[in-house]
Amino acid sequence: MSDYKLEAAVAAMKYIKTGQTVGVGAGSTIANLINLIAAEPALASTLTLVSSSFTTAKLILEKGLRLQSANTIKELDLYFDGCDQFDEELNALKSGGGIHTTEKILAAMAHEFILIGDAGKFSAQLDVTYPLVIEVLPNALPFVMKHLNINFPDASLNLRMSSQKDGALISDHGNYLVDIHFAALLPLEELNTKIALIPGVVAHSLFYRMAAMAIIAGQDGVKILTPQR
Ligand SMILES: O=C(CO)[C@H](O)[C@H](O)COP(=O)(O)O
Repeated sequence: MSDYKLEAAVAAMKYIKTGQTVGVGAGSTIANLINLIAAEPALASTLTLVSSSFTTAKLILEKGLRLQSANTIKELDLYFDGCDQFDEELNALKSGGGIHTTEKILAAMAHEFILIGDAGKFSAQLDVTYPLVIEVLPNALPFVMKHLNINFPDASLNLRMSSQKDGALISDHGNYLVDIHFAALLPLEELNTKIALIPGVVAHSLFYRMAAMAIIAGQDGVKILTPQR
């Protein structure tokens, strides 16, 4: 059986050049990419890796690769990340991991933000299969919830709860995460700004017009997609 996530990671390797500072996100496609980098010591020894993910950072260190903290740099040559779903404009929903705030910072820091994954992530238009996630400052939670309800009366809001302890899940930045399930998505530009403008919102998980390229692998082979706008 084909391993599309591995095929996408193999194709992504071609974009990494000697001496670059490369950001990497989360997920199994990214784990494949780290393994491939580690398998090329001549290249790997020249790279500096930065990750938005605790799990990926751990793998980078286990592989003996150079890891630098995001808080010591202001730009990346490349940032690779997976997503839950992306569309033909390469707008992406990145909801699963709850780490979209740092993912977004690294994506914005990069000269090129490249989505990688299997072709199943593509949908001509984003739909409501996945929730949109909002990182919220704890002391603004009731206010943000109120404004989300006013702006999106048909949506359902859920504070993400911890499965390992009593109470709310706390993000890497000490904040809450609110999942919004929409009955239908609003135009993405409107969604992007409406949520971001509520005071107390740190970041939401819609990556609107940020990606420069997507590398996806599926039954038809590996495809390199650029934004269709
Ligand atoms: O968006 C993400 C986390 O928020 C991940 O990048 C996404 O879930 C990756 O998945 P995969 O395991 O298919 O590479």
